Amino acid sequence: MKYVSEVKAKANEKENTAVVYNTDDLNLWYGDTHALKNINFPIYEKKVTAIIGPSGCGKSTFLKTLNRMVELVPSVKTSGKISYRDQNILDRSFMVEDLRTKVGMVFQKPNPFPKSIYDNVAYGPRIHGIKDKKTLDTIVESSLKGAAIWEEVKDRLKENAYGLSGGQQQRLCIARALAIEPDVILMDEPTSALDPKSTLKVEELIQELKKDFSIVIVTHNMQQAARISDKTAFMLNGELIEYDETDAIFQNPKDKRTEDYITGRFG
Ligand SMILES: Nc1ncnc2c1ncn2[C@@H]1O[C@H](COP(=O)(O)OP(=O)(O)OP(=O)(O)O)[C@@H](O)[C@H]1O
Repeated sequence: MKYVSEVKAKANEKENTAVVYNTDDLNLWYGDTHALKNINFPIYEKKVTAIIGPSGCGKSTFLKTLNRMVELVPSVKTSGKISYRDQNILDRSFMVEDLRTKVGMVFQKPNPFPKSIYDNVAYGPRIHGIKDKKTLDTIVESSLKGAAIWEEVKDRLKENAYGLSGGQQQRLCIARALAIEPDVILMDEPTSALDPKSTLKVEELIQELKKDFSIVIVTHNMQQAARISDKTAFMLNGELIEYDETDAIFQNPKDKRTEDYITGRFG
């Protein structure tokens, strides 16, 4: 028996080291501003990866390159590679639509659509061609359950999402991201506009979600990164200074600049 459990543990270990994204000498410029400089690090499957660093260091830019949203800025130029599941997403021939069904995004400020709670969650599946009412009902219920908000909204699904509290709106936005059954969820400071109670709920939710999804989270809150992430990347002035297990970054940083940042000496 012991042997079996050891083999299983090894298999899990192997599974958990699958790489979803890999960046290879990634550079990005906004006009003359060199915002990302030779970034190299992997994003692992079913782990929470936190991106930390002072304001303007390139955290959001990095996150937005992972779903190619950054291209919406006309002056952007990139070099290097970002592999998503072994396909270079910066390659001209790569269809960005392929990423839209695989990568969900949650923003700093909850941004529900001015529609009912139900229609917010059903929006993505409808765009992807699902019309059957029963199928949509099932997706809406399971997504709201997945985002730990079902009990609070199940009797008011037809009400406008703007009637929800900020914390509820953010969980609704997470449900909206889950409804497309993504592979990865990108979160850009998802709790910075929330009160401590709602923050805690979203943090607990992230811990649940990582059983099924790979999560990348940008956060200014170092305690949050330490609490909820498995891996941490510390950026400064567009460079990746250190990337490691979260415990190693916070307890035994190798670079003096990481130590100075996490101990609050700057930033
Ligand atoms: N649309 C843009 N056009 C030009 N420069 C930009 C644009 N967006 C970001 N930058 C610049 O790129 C650099 C990185 O910005 P980014 O927003 O990625 O940093 P950040 O670490 O996410 O900051 P914050 O924590 O304040 O959100 C900064 O110098 C910023 O001024």
